[in-house]
Amino acid sequence: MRFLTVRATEPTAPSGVGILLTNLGTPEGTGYRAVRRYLSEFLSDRRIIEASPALWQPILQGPVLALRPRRSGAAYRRIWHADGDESPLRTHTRAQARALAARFAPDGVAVEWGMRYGTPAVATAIAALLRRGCTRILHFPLYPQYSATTTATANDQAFRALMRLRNQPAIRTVPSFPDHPLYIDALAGSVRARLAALPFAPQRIVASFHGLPRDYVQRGDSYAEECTRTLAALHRALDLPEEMMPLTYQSRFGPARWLEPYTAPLVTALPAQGITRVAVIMPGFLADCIETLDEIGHELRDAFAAAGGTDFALIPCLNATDPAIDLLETLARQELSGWLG
Ligand SMILES: C=CC1=C(C)c2cc3[nH]c(cc4nc(cc5[nH]c(cc1n2)c(C)c5CCC(=O)O)C(CCC(=O)O)=C4C)c(C)c3C=C
Ligand SMILES: [Fe+2]
Ligand SMILES: [Fe+2]
Repeated sequence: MRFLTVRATEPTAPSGVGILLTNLGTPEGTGYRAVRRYLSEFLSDRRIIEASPALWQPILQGPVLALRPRRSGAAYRRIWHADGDESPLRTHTRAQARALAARFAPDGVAVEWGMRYGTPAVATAIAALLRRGCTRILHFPLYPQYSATTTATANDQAFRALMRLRNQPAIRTVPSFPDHPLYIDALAGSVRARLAALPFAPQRIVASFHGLPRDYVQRGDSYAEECTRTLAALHRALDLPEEMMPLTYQSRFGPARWLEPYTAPLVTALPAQGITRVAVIMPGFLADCIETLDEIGHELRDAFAAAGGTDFALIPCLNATDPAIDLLETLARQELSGWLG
């Protein structure tokens, strides 16, 4: 059958409105096969790797997927949630969706969550909303800063699912929110509370964002500009000079130049300048994941100590804390204007 018909067989959304939270995705397990399957889907996305598939696929299916799943699998094993046997990104995304669902239950709005790569697939989550009786869907990519490699590909995947439907719901998408006051307040509140609880006073609070190939930004991706806006707003909210909270980019992949300065070289050079106590905040991630917990929480922590650093603190992401859910609820209600009440 060319087009699917999904009927409202389990009507639990009296308003007819549904919210779909979409995150990046994560492997189902930490073994070679599960990580390979995840990375193969992720790194085959043409929004992620813009090179021609004729050139890229032999490299991906050859050396990259022969080696990377072992290295990444070992990193996932270091952060894996034993209770639930799952990746932290999955645990936090589900918790955010459940908390948001509780906020919207009185409005008769259904909330589901999906992953751009892996499961639950965006198409499965949309089908669940349709079965629950939704005829209008608000698609909410969980990225504070826009990038074609994250926000746009998440939206693409939702539209791709709609392309298969005989009866399409109406759809709206939530824009990025790099300097929304509630987002900045939530980050500032979390930094203040975590710093107050530390047994040492950091000499620097390094802000580390996920990186992006530099040429994607040169071709017009607004990601770097949005990261700069987030950090400028955070400097103002915390009344900190720029040099006290520098902007850096982590998670470089492949040989090309990515956005700079890179986090690890900047942080490991600090002890030689007499800066041996640091905290790291990661305002490009709404939920803790391999990039925050392992790349920063393990690899960077160890590298900083090896370079002579004495104290290192990782400030957790907002995850499913009340300020994070307040933010998601406010953004969703703003975009639902005219659809509710
Ligand atoms: C060319 C490769 C990549 C681009 C471009 C990229 C952009 C990008 N990614 C995030 C957020 C996350 N990335 C995560 C993991 C991750 N990212 C890449 C590569 C690119 N990301 C890889 C290969 C991986 C997998 C882990 C590894 O093998 O190193 C994650 C965490 C996933 C998890 O399971 O925990 C997040 C979140 C952003 C915001 C972004 C562009 C701005
Ligand atoms: Fe990434
Ligand atoms: Fe990484």
